[in-house]
Amino acid sequence: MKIHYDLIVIGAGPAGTPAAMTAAQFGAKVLLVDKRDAPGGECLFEGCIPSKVLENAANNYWRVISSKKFHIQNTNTAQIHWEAVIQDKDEILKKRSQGAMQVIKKLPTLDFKQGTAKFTDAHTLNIDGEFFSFDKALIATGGKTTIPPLKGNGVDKIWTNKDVFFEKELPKELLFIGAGAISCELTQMFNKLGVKCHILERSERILRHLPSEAALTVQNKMIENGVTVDLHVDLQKIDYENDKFIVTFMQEGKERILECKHVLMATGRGANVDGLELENANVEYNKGGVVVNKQLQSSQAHIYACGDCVPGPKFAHTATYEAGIVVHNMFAPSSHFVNYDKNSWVLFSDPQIGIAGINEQQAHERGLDVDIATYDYSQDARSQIDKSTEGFVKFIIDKKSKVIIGIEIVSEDAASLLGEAALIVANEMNSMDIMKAIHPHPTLTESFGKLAQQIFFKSMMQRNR
Ligand SMILES: Cc1cc2nc3c(=O)[nH]c(=O)nc-3n(C[C@H](O)[C@H](O)[C@H](O)COP(=O)(O)OP(=O)(O)OC[C@H]3O[C@@H](n4cnc5c(N)ncnc54)[C@H](O)[C@@H]3O)c2cc1C
Ligand SMILES: NC(=O)c1ccc[n+]([C@@H]2O[C@H](COP(=O)([O-])OP(=O)(O)OC[C@H]3O[C@@H](n4cnc5c(N)ncnc54)[C@H](O)[C@@H]3O)[C@@H](O)[C@H]2O)c1
Repeated sequence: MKIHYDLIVIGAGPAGTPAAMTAAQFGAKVLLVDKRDAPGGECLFEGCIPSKVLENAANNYWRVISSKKFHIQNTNTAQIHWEAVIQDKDEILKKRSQGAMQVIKKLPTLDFKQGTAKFTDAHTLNIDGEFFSFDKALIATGGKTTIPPLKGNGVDKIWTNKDVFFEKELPKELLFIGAGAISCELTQMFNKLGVKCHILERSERILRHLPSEAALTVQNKMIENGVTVDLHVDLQKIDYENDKFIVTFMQEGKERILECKHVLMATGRGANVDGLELENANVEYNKGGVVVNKQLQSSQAHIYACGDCVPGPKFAHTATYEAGIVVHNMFAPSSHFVNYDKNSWVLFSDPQIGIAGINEQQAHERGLDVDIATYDYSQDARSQIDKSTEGFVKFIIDKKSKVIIGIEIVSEDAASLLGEAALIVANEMNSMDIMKAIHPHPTLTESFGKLAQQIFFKSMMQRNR
């Protein structure tokens, strides 16, 4: 016998969980199913949250040991109790997951079930041998690490984000393969804790998806702080012998070999649709994940997909934004379409990088006619007080309409500053709109007002010429 639901959501991450909750609040009878026994997804258990808990601990440790610049003495005796930090992380994960479960339990039409779902036809799912029918379904099964095809007996033993947050002991040395978002955040974190870090990246610089000025600021800081960065690397094989990895790669036509106790692979993430048996439901998919239209409907109009299992930006908040669109399109009369041009995100590197809207690189790639205006934090009062003067705020301005279509921030505190940037971009503001706000002194947010003034006065002078 099949149990019937209005909606079945597969995957309880930042995409699936809010979608299921909102649909239940609309009055729909919903089943939320996940392989894990608790909601949260990869973001909570192996991604955003564990990485930021550990990074926060490392940053606090680093602040203490590098506080000599504020004339604080005897800072070199500080120690970090890593096992306790890992315990803190586990408690936060548990608390957040239990909190989400409590919300689920309070919603009378929402059920949670642990199990692995696969389609048997376009209206039926098999969850660990039990059958469930649905009017609508949402595939929110997230992403997975892409491991390049490599030779060697060590490939199966390398760490990914599924391993690194569970190690109770700090490694002494760590070799990162790939210098994208995951590696750059983790390298700087481990480096601050005294772990000897080495990065192997195949491109000409780290963070190749990010604008070069921002990426190179982080790359220079990394190198300055003792991380070894090898670029233009063509990885050949990874062997494991005598408790050590032996990594062979080509660089500038020469073969090089490195030995390291631990290796972490972060060479990009793909969509996870493994084992869903989408063929049985006639749902189209390819390397990028489930094929969806701008309303996030799959090739079967009643089956939607969102989050990391579809092409597009791979962030927790973007997954939740997409979930809102899906539920709206399922239960409200009008249609909503995804648009990533106002997306924002923060890389928790040192300094942090925050991007709202379209960055300079994307603007040029799209052939947009834009003006660029930059405020340098070296001249900023708050930055000088904090002795943290590297970085900048950059506005990407549509030449014709004067609307700020993108903002890049490189700063020790880009995460906090990005909220204002996201609002400016989302509301299609121009410099006059920003000047209406009286920014408090001395704070980093003054940079928005000062940059807006700079743009405004420049345009006045050009007009008066
Ligand atoms: C190390 C790391 C750090 C990150 N840091 C950030 C950050 O700081 N900020 C940010 O915005 N993003 C960050 N991300 C990205 C973020 O984690 C993802 O974008 C986000 O988790 C995507 O959400 P999702 O709901 O699509 O998928 P997921 O969170 O992956 O959830 C998918 C769920 O589906 C379940 N599932 C899969 N298949 C099945 C099945 N057949 N049956 C039942 N259940 C199934 C899985 O168990 C999982 O719980 C980070 C990622 C990593 C790896
Ligand atoms: N703060 C955040 O929001 C945050 C943090 C971490 C991850 N994420 C999300 O997770 C996604 C995945 O992160 P990621 O770091 O795995 O991927 P990524 O796409 O950001 O970077 C992968 C890097 O690996 C390199 N690479 C690929 N194959 C290689 C090879 N064979 N040898 C050497 N280098 C190789 C690529 O050139 C690239 O620089 C990000 O795109 C982002 O969406 C977000």
